[in-house]
Amino acid sequence: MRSETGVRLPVIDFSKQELKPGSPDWDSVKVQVREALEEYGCFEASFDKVADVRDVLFGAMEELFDLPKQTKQLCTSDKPFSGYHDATAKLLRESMMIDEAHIPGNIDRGLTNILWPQGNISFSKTIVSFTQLAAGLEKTVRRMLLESFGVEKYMDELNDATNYTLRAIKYGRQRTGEPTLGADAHTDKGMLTVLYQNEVHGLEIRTRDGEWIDIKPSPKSFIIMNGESLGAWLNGRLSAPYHRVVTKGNKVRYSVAFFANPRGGYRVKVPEELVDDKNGLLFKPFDYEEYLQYYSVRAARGDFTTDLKVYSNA
Ligand SMILES: O=C(O)CCC(=O)C(=O)O
Ligand SMILES: [Fe+2]
Repeated sequence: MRSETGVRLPVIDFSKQELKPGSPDWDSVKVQVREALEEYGCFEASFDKVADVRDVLFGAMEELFDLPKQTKQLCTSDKPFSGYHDATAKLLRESMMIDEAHIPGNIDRGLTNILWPQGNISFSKTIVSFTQLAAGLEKTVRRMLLESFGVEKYMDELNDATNYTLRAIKYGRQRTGEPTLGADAHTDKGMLTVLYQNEVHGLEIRTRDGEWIDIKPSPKSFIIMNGESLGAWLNGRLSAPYHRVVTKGNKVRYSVAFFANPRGGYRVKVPEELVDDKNGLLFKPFDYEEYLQYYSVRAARGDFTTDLKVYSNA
C-alpha cells in the first residue's frame, strides 16, 4: 500500500461485529470514512467476510472469460459500457457488465442462462454472494456519509434510486514485462464504487497533489471509491478521484467493480439542506444515464475528461 511517493491509502476496518448505527464503533468508522473520502476520494475497506468468497469468485471469473468469444458476445446491452466488451488493439482489458445485479434472478437471466444454457448454479451462487457482500458494504458507507453530512433522511430515496451494476474485468497477460495501460485515467460517474481484485496489483489513484499512488489492497479488502454523482449530490463536498490501471507482470489481473449508480429516469438533485447563502447550488439536477451516454460518446474518442462540473454546472 505504500507507494514510491510514500503515500498510503487509509485502511478502515469494517469487520467489527458491532458495527451498528449509533454505536461507538460506527461513529468512529464514520469519521474515518469522511476524512478519507475528503482527502483521497477513496480508501481501503478491510472486510474479513470477503475472504470466504475470494477463491470461488476468481475461479468463476476465469470460467467466464475462458468461454469462447462468440458465447461471451451473446451478452449484449443498449446501455453504454454494459454487456460484453472485448480487448482492443490498445487495451488488453475484457469486461462483462450487468445492470441491476442486486436483484435476485438478474444474474441468472442476464448472464448465467445466456453463457451456460445447460445451467451453472455454482457460478450464479458465487456472483450473488459477492454482490450481497458488496451491496451491504456500499449501503453502510453511504449511510455513514449521509449521516455525516446531516442528510440521512434521504437514505431510502437513494436506495430506491440505485442501479447496482457489476463489471467483471480481465486484464490479459502481457509478455513484454513493460508497464501496460489497462484502463485510461478516468473518474467513476456514479455514486460509489466497490472494487475487489485478485493478487495482481495495478490500480493507481491520483492524489490532490497530482501524484499517482499504487494501490495494493489486502486480500481481505475492498477499495471504496467516490463517484462524480455522489460528489454532485453533496453539492461538491466530495470529489471523485482520477484512477487508472497499469499492469506490469505477465499474470492475469481480475477485478470486479460493483457500482452504485443512480437509476435512469431518476433526477439526481442536491438536497435543499446542502444549499444556503454560503454554499450556492453548484450542480443542476441531472439524469445519470443521460450523462453516461454523453460521457461515453466522448470516452470512445479517447476523451475521459468530461465531468459533471461541465455537464451539469448550475
Ligand atoms: O480494475 C480496477 O481495479 C479498476 C476498474 C475501474 O476503474 C472501472 O471499471 O471503473
Ligand atoms: Fe473506475
